[in-house]
Amino acid sequence: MTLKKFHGILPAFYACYDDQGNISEARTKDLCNYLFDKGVQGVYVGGSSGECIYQNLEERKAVLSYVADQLKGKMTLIAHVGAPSTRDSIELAKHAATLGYDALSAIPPIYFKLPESAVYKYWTDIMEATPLDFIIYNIPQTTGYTLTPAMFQKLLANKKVIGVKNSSMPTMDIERFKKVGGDNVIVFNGPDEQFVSGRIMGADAGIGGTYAVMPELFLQANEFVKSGKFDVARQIQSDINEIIIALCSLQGSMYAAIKEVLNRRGVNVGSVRAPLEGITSEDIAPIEDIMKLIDQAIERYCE
Ligand SMILES: CC(=O)N[C@H](C=O)[C@@H](O)[C@H](O)[C@H](O)CO
Ligand SMILES: CC(=O)C(=O)O
Repeated sequence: MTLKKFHGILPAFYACYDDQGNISEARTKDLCNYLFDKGVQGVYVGGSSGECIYQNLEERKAVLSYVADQLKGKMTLIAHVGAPSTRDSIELAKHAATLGYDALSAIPPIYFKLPESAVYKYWTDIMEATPLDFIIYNIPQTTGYTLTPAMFQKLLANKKVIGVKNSSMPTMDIERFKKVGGDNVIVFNGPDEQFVSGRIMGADAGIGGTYAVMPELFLQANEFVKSGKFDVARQIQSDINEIIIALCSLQGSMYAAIKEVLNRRGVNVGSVRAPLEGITSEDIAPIEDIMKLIDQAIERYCE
């Protein structure tokens, strides 16, 4: 089995809306084309950054279809199918399988605090519904469930489990999951703010919510890590973190800020869906500053 196709920089795909806030096929495809032109290795569709939690099943299925139409055969496609019920997750998983996605992934069950046996069964039931490979999603800060190395080991007994997208903050978790899984398993760095350290601690690749707004910088950071240029890798990470902190410090949500920046970079994907907050007039000046930070960092590191 080759995991090579999962290596590299895989942006988390954003929800693309029209001006009325409906899913837009045309804008979804524009974002696909932009990411293809940037040379990223794959996309993670319908996760947190895809605002999956605010979309109904039909909308989520449509997004999976539009992205596959545009990018199938051009890059690696991962479908996030986590949903409130196992039944809905299975429906999304079967849909992704018919579209030729390369792998599935899901957060653990949300809202009710369920015993670990229920979490295990949730992931296993999704896996049994299709022949696709599966990537566990560990994101304790939003789900309240913490994946342990022991649970990861138990899940790995199922050959469909090829890895974990780890979004917990300790990079030691990455090292532990890699230790349990070894070379046959892929570990993705989750927190974009520590991409470089995550890679050094053993992450093979990255999936991230801010990659698409500055793919050039993450692709370059990954190259610096691969070639052992750790000093400059640390510098680019520091510049990336200035940008992420600025994106998170506006009245509008981080995703609203990201979409405004993307618009200025030539891709209009609309705004965010409530209860996420859109940007305000006071956010415009800081967004101009963020544009400058991105342009300067690209000029500094990517020529
Ligand atoms: C908590 C959360 O959503 N984490 C994302 C996934 O790991 C990250 O990619 C963040 O979007 C990113 O690190 C910005 O904070
Ligand atoms: C990584 C991320 O932001 C997502 O789950 O979409």
